[in-house]
Amino acid sequence: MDTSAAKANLEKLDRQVTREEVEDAIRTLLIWVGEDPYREGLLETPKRVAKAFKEYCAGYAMDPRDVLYRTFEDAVGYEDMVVLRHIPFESMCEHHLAPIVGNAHIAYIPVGRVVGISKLARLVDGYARRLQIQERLTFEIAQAIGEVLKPKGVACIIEAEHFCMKCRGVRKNGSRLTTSHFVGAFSSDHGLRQEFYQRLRCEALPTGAY
Ligand SMILES: Nc1nc2c(ncn2[C@@H]2O[C@H](COP(=O)(O)OP(=O)(O)OP(=O)(O)O)[C@@H](O)[C@H]2O)c(=O)[nH]1
Ligand SMILES: [Zn+2]
Repeated sequence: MDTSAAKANLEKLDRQVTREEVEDAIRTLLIWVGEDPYREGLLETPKRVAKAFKEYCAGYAMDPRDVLYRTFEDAVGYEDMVVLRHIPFESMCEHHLAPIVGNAHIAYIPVGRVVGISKLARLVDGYARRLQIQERLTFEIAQAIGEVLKPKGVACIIEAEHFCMKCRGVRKNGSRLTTSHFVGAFSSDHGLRQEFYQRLRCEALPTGAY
């Protein structure tokens, strides 16, 4: 794309898009797939879809990291791993606008303060409710915890099903993508990663608990 075209696109992005324009675009899409947007069952559809997309993409209206600033220092002395498993999320693939549905697993090793566990789940939602690829989602979650809480280490693993692979294209129903990102001690210490994996499988008690 040449510079003037790129600039024109940026200017378009800059102005406020109206709800009416979005609904018109959805009517165009309905015609494109062979539908009549003015038949009774579809009359309200553009409005519903516009509202639904605001919900799918609610993460753009916030800085997901904000939830991590409310911390507790009562846990001073707790220096072990904190693991929150199976945080379900729904996101949307930036290539096809198709759902990505899965679970995130997070661990961190606090230094001096801990965060309420619901905030970890809110953090996941804040980044998931944007157009994503799974690798970036995984990276953003782990980096945010690292930046705000400044713990000894952070680990984030995501397993998810991509509807762009399940319902279209290659149509591989049941395939799941696993991604991971490690920060601090988790990236340098193989033993810590092993312990995290063990806790995810629930096969063993935490190291030192015997
Ligand atoms: N790495 C990665 N790839 C993704 C993710 N979500 C979707 N994709 C892939 O993005 C690729 C886009 O490929 P393209 O060839 O540009 O698009 P396409 O013609 O629709 O590809 P097909 O899905 O193979 O039909 C596909 O291979 C998708 O499977 C993701 O989160 N991470
Ligand atoms: Zn996709």
